[in-house]
Amino acid sequence: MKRLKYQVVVIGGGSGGYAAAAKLGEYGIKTAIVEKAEKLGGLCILRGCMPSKAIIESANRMREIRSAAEFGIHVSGPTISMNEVQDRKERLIGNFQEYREDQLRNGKFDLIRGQATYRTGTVLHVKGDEELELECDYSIVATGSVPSVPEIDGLEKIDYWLSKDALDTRELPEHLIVIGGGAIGCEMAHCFEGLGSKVTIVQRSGCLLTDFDEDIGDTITEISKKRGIEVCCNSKAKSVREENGDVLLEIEQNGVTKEIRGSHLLIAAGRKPATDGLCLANANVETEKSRVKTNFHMQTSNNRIFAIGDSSSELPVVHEAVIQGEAVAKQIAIETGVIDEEISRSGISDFELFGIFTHPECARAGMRKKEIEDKSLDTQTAMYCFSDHGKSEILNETDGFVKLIVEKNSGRILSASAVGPHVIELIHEIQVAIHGGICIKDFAAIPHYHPTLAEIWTYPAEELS
Ligand SMILES: Cc1cc2nc3c(=O)[nH]c(=O)nc-3n(C[C@H](O)[C@H](O)[C@H](O)COP(=O)(O)OP(=O)(O)OC[C@H]3O[C@@H](n4cnc5c(N)ncnc54)[C@H](O)[C@@H]3O)c2cc1C
Ligand SMILES: NC(=O)c1ccc[n+]([C@@H]2O[C@H](COP(=O)([O-])OP(=O)(O)OC[C@H]3O[C@@H](n4cnc5c(N)ncnc54)[C@H](O)[C@@H]3O)[C@@H](O)[C@H]2O)c1
Repeated sequence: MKRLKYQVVVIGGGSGGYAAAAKLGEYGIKTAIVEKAEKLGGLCILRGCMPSKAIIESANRMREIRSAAEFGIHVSGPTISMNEVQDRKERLIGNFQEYREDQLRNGKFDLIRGQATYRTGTVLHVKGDEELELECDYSIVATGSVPSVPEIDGLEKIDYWLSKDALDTRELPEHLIVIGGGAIGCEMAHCFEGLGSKVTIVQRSGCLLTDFDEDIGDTITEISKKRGIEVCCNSKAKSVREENGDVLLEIEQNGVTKEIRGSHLLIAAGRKPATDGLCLANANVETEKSRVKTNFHMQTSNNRIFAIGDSSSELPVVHEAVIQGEAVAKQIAIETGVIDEEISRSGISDFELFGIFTHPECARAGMRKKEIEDKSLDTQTAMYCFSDHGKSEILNETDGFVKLIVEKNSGRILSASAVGPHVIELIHEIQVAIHGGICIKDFAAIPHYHPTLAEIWTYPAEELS
């Protein structure tokens, strides 16, 4: 069997793996990426962020056309062609994928196609067109995640969708039942509601989007209901069966059993790190519920092996995977003496950024509520509703609010969260302020143009300064 030697082997050529290998290549460190998928590009481009946002954009346009009468424009019967929605999505994804494929094939690193498995901490076996053994000083696990499918009686006997199927459909479901009210569940529910489907969300918790503060979760739950989405919280899916082409889902809601009939079922009950089959134990790498355990420097229990992105991250989103990939590359460059710097890494968790592309959107930046509580910080909070905001009224987008939390004496901005129009764009203003260490008084003094959505931040900021 051919044996090749590298300084670093990166397992997985998605957003995180590519970012790490590209940086390692720039540093002149001999690196290989091993990628097992037939199609190059990773989750974000092929089955995640980009296809979902392309289709969500069609849903948003449909929603705008439906509400055109509010603006004095009368449109009769807009119709939707799912074939054309999909053709547009595939055109876009094709371009992104081609670009990434070129970056992977022509980067300053080797691309090896095949499935990697650890033999030891420094030897990997690759099963592809040819079998290889790779010897390496360091390796990076960047293998991403896979859907987690809950145990529901009868599920294995019916055709159900995972997010990739929902993103590829050329048929508009008449009634889509979504199990899970997290990131994927909410985005897909709002997307299909916008496109014209009836939608029901079955969510285990008391509100949707539990990764946000409760006030955001409660508000998006209310808005979803107002939009006509049926939301069943505190609900456990018990069994499912097919009848005359319909899906019949039995749920238990607050101790009461009820049945929901729909045309399609989407499982969006979370994702789990893709670490099965890597044989991490052979490399003395510890995992917890398939997540690779890492320290603050993304180092695993074997200090020559790192893990980044969805395989290890608490916040499985793209920018985290990229930041982590680049940070690990830099750390290896320092450890191998390629660059002469102290190893340091600012607390990425202090600057968390998360956005959900529902309609309206949800976003947060800065510390989570739990982190603020754990640090026993003395805080002050102020919020402002879009219903009292001129530009929102002009846009006819008055649902939701923005909220700022600051430290009492210093005025340090700790966190911002929002649900409302274009808040994923708007949250970046606070992200910049947090990163730049701008205190609330200085932030409130920054002129904002009128009338804009962005000026909504000035109201809670003034109250807190
Ligand atoms: C529907 C959906 C929508 C999303 N929307 C957003 C969004 O709007 N914004 C956002 O920030 N995030 C979003 N995400 C999350 C985002 O896509 C992921 O966090 C990100 O793509 C993870 O990147 P990664 O590099 O960790 O993993 P991936 O991109 O999954 O890459 C892992 C790669 O490793 C390869 N691999 C796995 N095992 C092996 C092995 N043993 N040998 C060789 N290769 C292997 C896989 O084939 C894969 O190509 C979304 C996710 C989904 C599912
Ligand atoms: N805009 C974005 O950044 C974006 C968009 C989509 C996905 N993602 C990423 O993808 C990951 C996976 O998304 P997801 O929505 O699958 O997971 P999630 O963890 O965000 O949400 C899953 C939800 O399903 C619920 N659930 C689990 N089992 C259930 C059951 N049996 N019955 C009813 N409800 C159940 C959970 O309570 C949870 O609220 C997210 O962590 C996120 O980081 C990000």
